[in-house]
Amino acid sequence: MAIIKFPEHFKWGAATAAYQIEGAVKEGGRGESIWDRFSHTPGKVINGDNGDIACDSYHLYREDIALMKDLGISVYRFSISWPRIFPEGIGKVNEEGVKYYHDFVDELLHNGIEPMCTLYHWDLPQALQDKGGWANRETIEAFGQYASFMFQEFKGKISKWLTINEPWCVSFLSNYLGAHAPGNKDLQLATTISHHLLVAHGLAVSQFRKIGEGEIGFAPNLEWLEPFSNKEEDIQACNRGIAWFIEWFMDPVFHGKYPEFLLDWFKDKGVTLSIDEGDMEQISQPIDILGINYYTGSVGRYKEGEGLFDLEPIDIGYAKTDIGWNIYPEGFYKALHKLKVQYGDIPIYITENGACYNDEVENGEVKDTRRIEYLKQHLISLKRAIDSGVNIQGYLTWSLLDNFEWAEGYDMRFGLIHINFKTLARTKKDSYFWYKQMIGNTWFER
Ligand SMILES: CCOCCOc1ccc(-c2cn(C[C@@H]3NC[C@@H](O)[C@H]3O)nn2)cc1
Repeated sequence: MAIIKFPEHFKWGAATAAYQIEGAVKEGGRGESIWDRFSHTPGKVINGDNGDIACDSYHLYREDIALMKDLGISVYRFSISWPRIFPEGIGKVNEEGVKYYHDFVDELLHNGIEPMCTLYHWDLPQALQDKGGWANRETIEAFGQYASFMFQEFKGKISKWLTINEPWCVSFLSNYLGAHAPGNKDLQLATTISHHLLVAHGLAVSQFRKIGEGEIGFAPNLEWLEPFSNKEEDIQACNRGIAWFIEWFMDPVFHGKYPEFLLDWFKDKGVTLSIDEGDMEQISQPIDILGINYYTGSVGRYKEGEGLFDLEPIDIGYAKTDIGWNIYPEGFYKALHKLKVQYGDIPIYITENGACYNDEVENGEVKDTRRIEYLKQHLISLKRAIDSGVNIQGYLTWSLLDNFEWAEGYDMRFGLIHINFKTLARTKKDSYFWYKQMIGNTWFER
């Protein structure tokens, strides 16, 4: 048997997000978010599920933190519900919301768990959406005000910040593919939004440099694409598909410019970017940490006219998780290696990696052996990336809890802890016990 051992000071954690776990959507002075509106729109979310109650972590966070302490994680990634702080997105602060997050963060710190805070994890205040949302440059300023408030308010308590979670999902999945809130299907709109998100990220970083303490970054998601053959057309098609997730967002932040070949590709689709003076300088201010979210990869080949990039993902028979995503740990290593080659030694935290398996409680147990296998396979790839020189500082699995998986609702379960969404009972899965032992040992047996 092989022993897969991680560095002694490697940080182990878990991740969640406000709209997916909190519930209490009309409590504590919280304003409406675009996900309240979207999830209550018939046909948008499977089973008509919504985040009204979710895991009720708004009320049960002390129980959740006790579970985190038992699990042995040293860092917990959560997100702030922007409309809990600014119910209208800007202007009047909701003091109840501020107090809630102080109580929450204090409980984390009291239990020796480091908070990693995501400022924007998709729950835009609806009041801002009503004025155009991320398509309106005023939202950039609103995000800057929100971020500045949070940096000042939580100085000395939170020292790891992420500005935007998965800007590809916020822009293209939500405004071109239409799968997430607000559900637009407009490539020009989505591309404009992707730029505004990056400008907003840069504004928050510039404010952080004046006000904040600690480290700041953002958390792009990426899906790997393996060429079906070594035909140049297949390789180039997959490069385009990968660049949509990686270069489109990482090049502006790390190199101060968009990838020319994608700009040209979008131009041929009639899509242009309106870049204001100073935007690229703002976007490309140095960041301290990089969050990376990885779940899956696919095999792709060139097919003229297919999708946005003449790229056809093909199913060659890889095993899949219960949400239908390929299990492709090699893509994890390849993506991380690509990041080192193209963007250098920025300290990386894996801010999301995990599997959807919908095992239920039987006799008080959840025997999610498939999740343990997924974690092992991906941690093996992660260790390969670390040993090949990628500067990875920590791994936070998605997710601590089963939760509201966006348009997939509650059927799709990613947690180490099972949630009974009727009783809100928490049940530790077998993967919880495996992760706990692995954290304690800093190694696992293969
Ligand atoms: C119309 C076509 O639509 C196809 C669906 O296309 C996607 C792509 C990607 C995702 C996706 C979901 N997640 C997990 C989340 N990451 C953040 C955290 O909140 C997790 O819940 N990552 N990527 C969903 C859907």
